[in-house]
Order: sequence, then structure tokens, then C-alpha cells
Amino acid sequence: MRLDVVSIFPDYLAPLDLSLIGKARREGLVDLHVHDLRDFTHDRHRTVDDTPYGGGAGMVMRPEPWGEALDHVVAAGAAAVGGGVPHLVVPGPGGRPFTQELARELAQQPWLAFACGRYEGIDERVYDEAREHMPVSVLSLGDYVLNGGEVAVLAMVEAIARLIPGVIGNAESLVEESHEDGLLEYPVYTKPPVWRGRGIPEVLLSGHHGQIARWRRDERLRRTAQRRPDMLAALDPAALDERDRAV
Ligand SMILES: N#Cc1c(-c2ccc3cc[nH]c3c2)n[nH]c1N
Repeated sequence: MRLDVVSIFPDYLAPLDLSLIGKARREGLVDLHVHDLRDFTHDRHRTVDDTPYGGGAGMVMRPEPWGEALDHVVAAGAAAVGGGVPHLVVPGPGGRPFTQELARELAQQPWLAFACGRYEGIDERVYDEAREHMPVSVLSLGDYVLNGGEVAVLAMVEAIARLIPGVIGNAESLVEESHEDGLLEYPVYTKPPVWRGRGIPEVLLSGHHGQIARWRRDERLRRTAQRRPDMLAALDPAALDERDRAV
């Protein structure tokens, strides 16, 4: 997968050189290109913002640099990907919720581009123009306010890239994760068997895989009912067996 990110703070994306995503890049599973929006300005001060039409507080990101930056991303990426256009993802507090389901869908795409806004946002004409050339999705991490899109892109890239085959060494660890199948994950334990006087659930020492699987399923249901009753309510009833309903 090719990933392009445009930001006025390209160093914000440095964490994508680390850990599993960094390893995926070095192994060629992910081809990440970060672009500095200011490289697409032409004034001495490399200006990317201006005052909002209609007045109001704050500044708005100018359309010209964004237009040139996205033109560059499309041209450079098409040469590398062998044609086509990216799916453009623009993080924003007013976007559709970014969910595991969306992460799965976006992980199927060969090429994604992310536009990191700042200030009060990006001139709306940039979205309108982009939509004439590529799919555009405005997505939100959650119902709280950040200062810009970079943190959201870090989270989205990690959630998406980890689903690319080969990025996570053991695909088994992608199963039974929170949100993967509509339930939260079960509690996990490791050595020592007793820590500060606290033991671990006996069933986990039983070696009885069937009972362990049942206990873990029960814990997932209990946790989801306790912490995210909305997720439990949204579950397809067919996904729950009689034993589940008894938990
Ligand atoms: N995604 C997301 C966001 C944001 C966000 C994203 C981009 C910009 C650009 C200026 N301010 C921003 C806030 N706030 N809260 C979220 N869940």
C-alpha cells in the first residue's frame, strides 16, 4: 500500500518510522511519503493560512498550496502505483466516525492520501475540487477536539496498516480484538502466577482449551455489557448463542 501524507508538521509523522509500521515500510509492505505543505507555497514566508471570509476567530488554510500539493501527490503516486488516484482521507471533528470497519475497508485500498488540516480547517473548495478527481472521506477519531489532523492520521495509519497481510507477524492476534467482531477483548495475564498477592483465574492454568475459550468468551461479553452496552445492543443476535445469552 502506498500512503501519502500532507502536513505543515511533517516531523509529526516520524513515529511512523517506528515499531511494526516502520518494519512494514522497511519490508516494502507500506510505501509512505510525507509531504510538507509549505513546499507548495511561493511567498517568502511560505504562507499556508489566511483570515476567514465572513469574519470569525482563527485562520483558514489557503486553497492554493493544498491544490498544488494534492496535484503533486496524484502525479507522483500515479507514476509509482501504475496509474489511478488515491482515496483521500481528511481527518476532521465533523467527519464520519473512523471505525474498525472503515479501517478494514481502507486497508483494502492500494493507495491512500491523508490531508492534515490545522487552524480552523481547510478552505472548503479544496474538498470540492478533490472530489472531482478522487474519492474523499472526511473522518473523525472521536467526539473531542484536537488542534490538527496529524495525531488522527497517526492513529488511522496504524489502525489501517496493521491490517495489511504480513504487517502483524501472527494474523491470529488480529482475531478476538476489541471491535474486530463487535465485542471488547478479554483480560490477559502472564507470569508470575502471583503478583503482589494477586493470582490469575484458575481456568487459565487448567490446560482445558475448551473451558478457557468459554471463559474468554464470557469475559468478552461481560466487559462489553459493562463498558459498551451500545456495542452489545448493535450485535447481530445470530452472533450470540444460547450460552452467550446466559452470561
Ligand atoms: N480526526 C479528527 C479530529 C480533530 C481535528 C482534525 C483535524 C483538524 C484540523 C484543525 N483542527 C482539527 C481537529 N479533532 N477531533 C477529532 N476527532
